[in-house]
Amino acid sequence: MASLRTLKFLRQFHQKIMQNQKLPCVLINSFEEPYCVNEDHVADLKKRLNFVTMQEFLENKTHFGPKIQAIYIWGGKPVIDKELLQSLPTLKIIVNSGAGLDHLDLNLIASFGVKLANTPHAVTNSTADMGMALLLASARRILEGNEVATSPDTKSFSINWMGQEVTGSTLGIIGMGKIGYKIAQRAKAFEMKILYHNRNRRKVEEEQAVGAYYCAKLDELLQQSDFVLLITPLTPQTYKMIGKRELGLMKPTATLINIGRGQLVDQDALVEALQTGIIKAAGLDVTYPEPLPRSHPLLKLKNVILTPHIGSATHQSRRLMMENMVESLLAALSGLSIPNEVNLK
Ligand SMILES: O=C(O)[C@H](O)CO
Repeated sequence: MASLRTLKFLRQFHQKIMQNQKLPCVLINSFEEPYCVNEDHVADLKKRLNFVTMQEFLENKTHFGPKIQAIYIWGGKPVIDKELLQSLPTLKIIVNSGAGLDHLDLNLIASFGVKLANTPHAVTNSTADMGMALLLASARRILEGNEVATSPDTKSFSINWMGQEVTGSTLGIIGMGKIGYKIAQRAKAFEMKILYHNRNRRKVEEEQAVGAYYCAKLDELLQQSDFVLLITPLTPQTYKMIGKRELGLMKPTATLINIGRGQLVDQDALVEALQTGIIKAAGLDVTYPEPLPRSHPLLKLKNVILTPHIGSATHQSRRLMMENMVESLLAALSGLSIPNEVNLK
């Protein structure tokens, strides 16, 4: 079901189309990606928008170039560069799935006078759930336990597959934005002690509501936490913010969870820390590159859980992302104020 807001946009937009008798062209990477969560939604969208895939565009740039008014980015594709922007003189808006903007050159987009919107709210709950899922799975060694329980050799079956108790342990959240805060709410229910490090301190009432303590110094959080969870945007300031020195500050019994971006961590230093017992374990939804080459040492470590960048991969989130993207796009093309517009100034 489309939200009421979406329906309102669709109605307004439909009237516009009726006046112009033309469907706006939207550039997408390909229809193989999950632009929509089901066929009905795709069919519905196709009635309102004229999707042009990257392949079609590249095969006939002179035909499609002057027609495309919007670009949908899903999973970082299509890549937005100067050449592409130069070939789309009527482009009005780029709508990006997800919250992270690290794959986009915001100054470049602004210099072409193009608007940008993303879907920061749609991914909050699903990504927070993912953080907790990796934390719990690492603490209780769920993947190894599954191997033991399903192994053809029942001799390895053991009820002494020991893990770490989550209740009462200390969680250090690096990045206390919307997702970080939702994680803190979940962690509170697990009676965890919550520390956080963020560029800006949260309001005291917000801290009190989840029982979170602000660590102005990252080192303090690293030294005290049993679980260090990364969910901060990737910027030049946060690039490889967790390196050899920071891993060395963590407890040897600590686990690193990364649901932000792979490049927040120096991956070589992480491999070494996991191999030599500097830290106990890691749960990683993000790496660099994605996917990792099959020979990468992280794939061979028993104390690592890897998932394929699926923080927002729930039916509910993906559908909401799609709806939010459509709303922003239709608003931009109708000259209305754009929900979730990214400030490019
Ligand atoms: O940026 C985000 O929100 C995710 O990484 C994409 O799903």
